[in-house]
Amino acid sequence: KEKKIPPELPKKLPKECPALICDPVSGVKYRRGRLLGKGGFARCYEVIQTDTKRAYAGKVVNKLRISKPNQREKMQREIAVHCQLNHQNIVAFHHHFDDDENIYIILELCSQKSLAQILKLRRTFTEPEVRYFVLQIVDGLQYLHNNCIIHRDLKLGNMFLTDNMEVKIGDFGLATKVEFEGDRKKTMCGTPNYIAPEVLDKVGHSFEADVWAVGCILYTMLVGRPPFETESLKETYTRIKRTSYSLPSHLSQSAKELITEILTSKPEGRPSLEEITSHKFFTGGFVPDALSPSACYSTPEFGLMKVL
Ligand SMILES: CC[C@@H]1C(=O)N(C)c2cnc(-c3ccc[nH]3)nc2N1C1CCCC1
Repeated sequence: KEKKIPPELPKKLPKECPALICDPVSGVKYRRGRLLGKGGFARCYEVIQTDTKRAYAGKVVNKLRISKPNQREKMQREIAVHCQLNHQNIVAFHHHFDDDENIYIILELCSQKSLAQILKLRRTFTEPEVRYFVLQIVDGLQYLHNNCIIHRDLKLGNMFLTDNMEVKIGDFGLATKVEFEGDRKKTMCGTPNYIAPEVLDKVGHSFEADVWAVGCILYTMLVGRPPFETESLKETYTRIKRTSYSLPSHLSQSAKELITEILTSKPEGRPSLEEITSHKFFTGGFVPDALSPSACYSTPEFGLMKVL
């Protein structure tokens, strides 16, 4: 029996998906708009549903790019987890389908992009803005944890912002479902940005790994850089295991306290999400109930709003 020769990978993968994307099953059509960027194996576009005229963010993955079984399983897991979610601080999952060439995931369009891009423009956020953003992130995360889902890759680049500055947690590529009480995950394929000590030590991790990431997000928003960033990944991992990071003196006392409580190496020593939102950092300071899109570019003057 002659050896099956794998199909020759075409020298060049077709760059673009069709200008008109059709779901062969439902018949729903989307017009491909501007390229939003690349995310993992996906090329992402703004897409317009032809019948409703509604705009979405479409992730298009060429099937030849995820030829290995574990890549395909990862994609399937991302879809399986994300498609069941429904919360105002979780990116809405609109539709998914595939044709001969591609897999298509149609998601909520977040036209202010992500908190990572905004922080780059702003360098740091004010404490009221951090309270405003982090309370929404914790709301969305509480929903995930209540549904036994660990996100495992919480970072500013996965915190998407709609045009009215609402935060939506996205990218469930590393997410996993906790199957039973005490289920501790031992492995993870992919390296999260804000990786917790217990994940590095492979001693089993669970929801507390997401809480660690919230602490890193809080620090990064206030300080303007991640707590354990160094020039080498190895050095960064050493610092994470030792929880060695600096707390700039300009931070408020309550901010320093909360960061210190969260960035503790023992998972069981970290506060719950409930304890985080009832910490003095949140209860003892002004929380705007809305934020102007101008905050994407310049520091807001809350003083006036408080008076108004
Ligand atoms: C579609 C992938 C990803 C994403 O998951 N969402 C929800 C998203 C929403 N709006 C946007 C968006 C609207 C306007 C600019 N970007 N982008 C999103 N992204 C970006 C695209 C490129 C890398 C990650």
